[in-house]
Amino acid sequence: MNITVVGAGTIGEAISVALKNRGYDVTATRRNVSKIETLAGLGIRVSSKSEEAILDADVVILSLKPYDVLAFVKRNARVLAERTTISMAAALPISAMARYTGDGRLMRAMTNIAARVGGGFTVFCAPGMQEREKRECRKILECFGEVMEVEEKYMDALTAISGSGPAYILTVMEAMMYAGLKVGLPRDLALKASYETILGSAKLVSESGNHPSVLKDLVVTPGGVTIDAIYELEDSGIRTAFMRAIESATIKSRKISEEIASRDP
Ligand SMILES: NC(=O)C1=CN([C@@H]2O[C@H](COP(=O)(O)OP(=O)(O)OC[C@H]3O[C@@H](n4cnc5c(N)ncnc54)[C@H](OP(=O)(O)O)[C@@H]3O)[C@@H](O)[C@H]2O)C=CC1
Ligand SMILES: O=C(O)[C@@H]1CCC=N1
Repeated sequence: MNITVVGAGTIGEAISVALKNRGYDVTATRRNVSKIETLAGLGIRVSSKSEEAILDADVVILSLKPYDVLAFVKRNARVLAERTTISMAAALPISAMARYTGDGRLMRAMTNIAARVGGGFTVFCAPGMQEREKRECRKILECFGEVMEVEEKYMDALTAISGSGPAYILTVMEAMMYAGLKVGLPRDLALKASYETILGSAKLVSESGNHPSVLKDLVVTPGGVTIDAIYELEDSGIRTAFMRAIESATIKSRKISEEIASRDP
């Protein structure tokens, strides 16, 4: 199966590599092709001619900025209407693209940067697509990690939690690492202790099926060390900071969505 990834920037490059690693025939495009020359060494075809590169594709993945995806869909509506098309863009509703192509072969997906190492979480919706074609797309998305079908009304909130999420967790990781430096740990040890702990905590939730608050409670020894840290975190308003952050990103996604829907590229 030939897959063309249009807009091989940060996420497009990551998913091109993930797809190639799973044996798909991949073409990656962007205008400044010199920036993706290393992909050629991995056996990925690179091109600056996106319009031509989609002609040979069975599946087209659009990883341009949201408004650019819509403009690309409009310019190439006839070709895309005859191919499976997966938009990876935040905030771009299926209905906006379907104005030009119809929704029969259209999927909207949201992944995250962990797709680069097969550890992504990808959600998708494709209300007009046949089940068989949806299964093919699901297999493609599984190259990036875990996959779930969701209703489109949840996409903005999921973009804010799992699409943007690595940025929050990596901020937490960085903060823990710097805290390690403050209390006298060597840099490498502070980083390893931080990321192994985040990795292990996620694994604990995933494998035990327990709620995070139950597991957290197990760590807090009465009169021990952890409770002093928890006291400081609660005092700093860490939970409301996360809630405000994710709500704010959700609102931003909805706002972009409304703006896009009201414009004709
Ligand atoms: N970054 C992330 O973690 C995630 C991003 N997304 C979504 O992915 C999309 C891309 O985001 P991101 O990768 O961060 O952004 P980037 O800016 O890194 O990537 C966009 C790429 O599109 C290329 N491009 C622009 N116009 C064209 C064109 N006409 N034809 C071909 N290529 C073009 C640009 O390269 P050039 O200028 O050389 O053409 C650029 O590299 C967005 O819609 C975003 O919402 C989704 C999930 C996670
Ligand atoms: O910041 C953004 O808009 C994109 C969507 C999710 C992650 N990055």
